[in-house]
Amino acid sequence: MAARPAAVVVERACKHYGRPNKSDHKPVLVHLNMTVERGIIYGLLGPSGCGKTTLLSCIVGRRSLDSGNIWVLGGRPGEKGSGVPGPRVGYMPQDIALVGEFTVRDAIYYFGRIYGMKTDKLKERFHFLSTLLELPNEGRLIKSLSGGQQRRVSLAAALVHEPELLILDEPTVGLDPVLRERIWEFLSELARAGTTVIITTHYIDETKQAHKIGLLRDGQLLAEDSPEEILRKFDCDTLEDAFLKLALRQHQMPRRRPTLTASPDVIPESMSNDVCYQSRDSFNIVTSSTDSDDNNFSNISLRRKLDLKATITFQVLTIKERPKDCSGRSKGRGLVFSVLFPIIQIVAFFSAVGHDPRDLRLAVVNEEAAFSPLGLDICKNSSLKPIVRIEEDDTCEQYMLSCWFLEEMEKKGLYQASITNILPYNTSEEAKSAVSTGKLYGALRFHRNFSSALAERLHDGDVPDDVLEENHQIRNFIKSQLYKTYSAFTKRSMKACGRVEDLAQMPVRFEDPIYGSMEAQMMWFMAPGVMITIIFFLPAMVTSTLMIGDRLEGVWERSAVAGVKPREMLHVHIALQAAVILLQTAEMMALAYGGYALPSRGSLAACALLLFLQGVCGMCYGFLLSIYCSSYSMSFFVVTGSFYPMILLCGILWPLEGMSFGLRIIALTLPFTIPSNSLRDIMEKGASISEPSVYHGFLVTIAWTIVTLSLCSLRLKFKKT
Ligand SMILES: Nc1ncnc2c1ncn2[C@@H]1O[C@H](COP(=O)(O)OP(=O)(O)OP(=O)(O)O)[C@@H](O)[C@H]1O
Repeated sequence: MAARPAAVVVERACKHYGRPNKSDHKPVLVHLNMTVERGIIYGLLGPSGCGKTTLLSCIVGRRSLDSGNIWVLGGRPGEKGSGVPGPRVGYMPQDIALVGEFTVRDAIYYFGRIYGMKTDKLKERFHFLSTLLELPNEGRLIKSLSGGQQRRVSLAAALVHEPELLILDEPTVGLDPVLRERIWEFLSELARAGTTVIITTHYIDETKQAHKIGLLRDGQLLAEDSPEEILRKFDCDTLEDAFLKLALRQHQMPRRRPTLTASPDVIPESMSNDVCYQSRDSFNIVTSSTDSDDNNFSNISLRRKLDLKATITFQVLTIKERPKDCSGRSKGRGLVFSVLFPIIQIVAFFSAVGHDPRDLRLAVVNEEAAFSPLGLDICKNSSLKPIVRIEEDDTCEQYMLSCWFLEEMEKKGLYQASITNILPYNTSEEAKSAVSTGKLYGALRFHRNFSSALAERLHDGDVPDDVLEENHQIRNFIKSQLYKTYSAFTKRSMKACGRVEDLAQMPVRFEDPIYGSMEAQMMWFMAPGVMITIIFFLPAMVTSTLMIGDRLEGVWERSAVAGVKPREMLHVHIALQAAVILLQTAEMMALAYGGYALPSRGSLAACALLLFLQGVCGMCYGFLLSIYCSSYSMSFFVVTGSFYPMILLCGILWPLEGMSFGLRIIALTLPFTIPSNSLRDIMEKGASISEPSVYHGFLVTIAWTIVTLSLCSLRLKFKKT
């Protein structure tokens, strides 16, 4: 082969996966040397797991070597101005790495647009590649195609912009022989026109058409030459036999040094096969032959501007369509989810929380009435007068006060709304047994001497004793209702007796509250915290799942090789998610303040701003999870695992004052504990943003946003790809 300038040079490349000194630490590339001349097809062969994909991802700049050097088109991948990753390379990864919700046309246009191609040119290339690769109908969704069809679309996406260097990781898997042949012919044509092609394949035979092949095994290049030369040197009829011979030789002589020729020479003893020596700066690779040409390539517009349209289309689609269901169908359910979930959650909260219990059933054991001449019916007697005042000696005769007590219950609405059934029982044992079997919520017992005892104690007795039931909230509720009833009842009986009404009342008076209302409901107390947790966790969940999905499907990776910077993707994602959060904030505000008349004495704009910022903070938390979690399940566990402690500690279920000092400090550092209080202060006290209790909430939200974003940047910066 006539000497040609090199398109790719790999020198003593070493790469390990896993952490040093740990059991998962293993070498994948070991002192690997490789030279790919320009305008040739280079077939990279090797068994599964030998390191082909790793080598290719280092060549396209998505992974870095532990030691050694790589030059691609005269520059180092990833270096500014090298064009790699970027438009100079066309990369077809082993995974399909296309957005399943894109049509065939969208998928190819997406990459064309990233490369900054004009629509006319894109159209022309699309039709050309459709015919060449027998692409399915342009309107079909990627996710509905067969594996082989998806592979062809993926190949078309790598070819669309006519790159200088094509890197194809198993492009012909699953394709029929005729099509495979046609693809090889096309690649040969490209090579004749000056394109360099590196291709991996499991079909060793088809690499006969390559100009040069590299046989890779256990991270070492065993041989690198033209197919004919390899057959001749190893005296074999097929490449498979040659490969077998080489593999055996490597097995017998483990300390052989990978070579640039088909005749391996012996590696020095000092260079162990599994310990890569550092050589990062020790090479002055012969790039002179490539340099002259590189100047031409550097003139190619490497100043590619982010094609916002392509990236926005991609992001809109993923936000709109994901998550998919098991069958892969989605029909915009991602957006429906984002829009409907806040509504469902707010409606669920306001409909379910804070209302008085209803339909409670109570047993009444009225021994006082039972022993009267009329029995239990005495309370229904309209002529019954429980208190008769005797003017002469200014005393009162009291009789059947239990009937009045029950009447007061009715008046208070307790009987009507909350306690729909007061069931008479003859004995307290029967009543207790009904309560303990769960038929009733409680039992009221009036002693036989209820009226006289009450009179003796100046209407200050244990009026309803033996209130039994199981549920703490309901017990408290019934208790408070009975206290209210008792208060009304004593007032009535004191009045009937000509006494001062308040005489039997508790000597403590609750004035109107300084802020809020006397009837402040549990719902109003909880609402700020609930709204904040909804707006925080929704974007956290959506962002983490979308990001992890894109990453696992390889679309980001492929877009990155095409030159889209993760930062650019992030910016577009942030902008679109922010729009969704804005919509969710508006929905929640309209429902809570409009629909459910949640009171707010302060500025609604401040409430909305705090909610919006919390949503943004939740989105950043989602980023953090997507970066640190390697799978959906892990991010799901972290989201739900952090959700409950945050909810429990943030003071919406139980006041912080009830927690120990240490726990309270922890609670205060959480992202929505202080902001929940701020929102409540705006609502209840009408506090303005200039007051510490309010702006502290804003500061905590902003601080959390900055911290999570910084952690994301740090991880992205130092993550070894
Ligand atoms: N991210 C990773 N972390 C740890 N090990 C990895 C990682 N990626 C690949 N490996 C391991 O490195 C080795 C080489 O993997 P690589 O994907 O490069 O092989 P390959 O030759 O492309 O295989 P195939 O032909 O099956 O695609 C394999 O043993 C693989 O399990």
